[in-house]
Amino acid sequence: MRTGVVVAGGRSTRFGGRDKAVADLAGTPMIRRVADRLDSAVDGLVVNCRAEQVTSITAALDGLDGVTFATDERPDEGPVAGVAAGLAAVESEYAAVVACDMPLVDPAFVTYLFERARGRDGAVPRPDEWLQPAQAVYRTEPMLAACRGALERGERRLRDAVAELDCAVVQREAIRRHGALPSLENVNTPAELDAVAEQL
Ligand SMILES: Nc1nc2c(ncn2[C@@H]2O[C@H](COP(=O)(O)OP(=O)(O)OP(=O)(O)O)[C@@H](O)[C@H]2O)c(=O)[nH]1
Ligand SMILES: [Mg+2]
Repeated sequence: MRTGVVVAGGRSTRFGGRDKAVADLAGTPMIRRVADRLDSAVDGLVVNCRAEQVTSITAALDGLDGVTFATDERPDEGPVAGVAAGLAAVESEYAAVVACDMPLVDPAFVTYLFERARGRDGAVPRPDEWLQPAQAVYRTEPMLAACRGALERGERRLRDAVAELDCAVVQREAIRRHGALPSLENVNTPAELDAVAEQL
């Protein structure tokens, strides 16, 4: 069994403060595009967000079956806390974590990440000099423990949590071979949302 975790608990400050998760992208809320694409690669979805986002995100995901919410115990603890909350609600051995602001996420690439993760703690793309841990597959238990450890140490970046794990690193060449560089694009600003709309 495979689970998808969509992380959406951020404040969208670079987007101007309105929740980018439910921002309209060519007629469809961005998180709906992410959920629909990811859903085709997994057996069930967990959405992590703040409690006050549940109503608007539920509306955005209307009609999509098998969605569970895992809300932040405390808001604004960063993406590591969001991933931890999401993974705590996952029942499968492996889960794909995808940020809500990656509307071009490619389900075939997610499936490839599940394959690369087999027997390891995960598979994380590295499109440039940095890992992209916000679109990756993790073994649920070790990543959850790594997130909790990072939080205890006051580390707020996902790559701090990932550093503890034995993950396959999917290099740029392999990402390109799968035609998946657009999959990793993330939307931080309204201009980036417009740029993504051009690629749909
Ligand atoms: N649960 C939770 N998720 C977060 C938090 N901060 C960021 N995220 C999520 O992590 C992913 C990447 O974060 P960013 O691109 O920085 O998004 P953001 O924090 O909403 O946007 P900015 O405020 O502009 O940094 C997104 O899916 C966010 O929803 C947080 O404090 N809690
Ligand atoms: Mg942020």
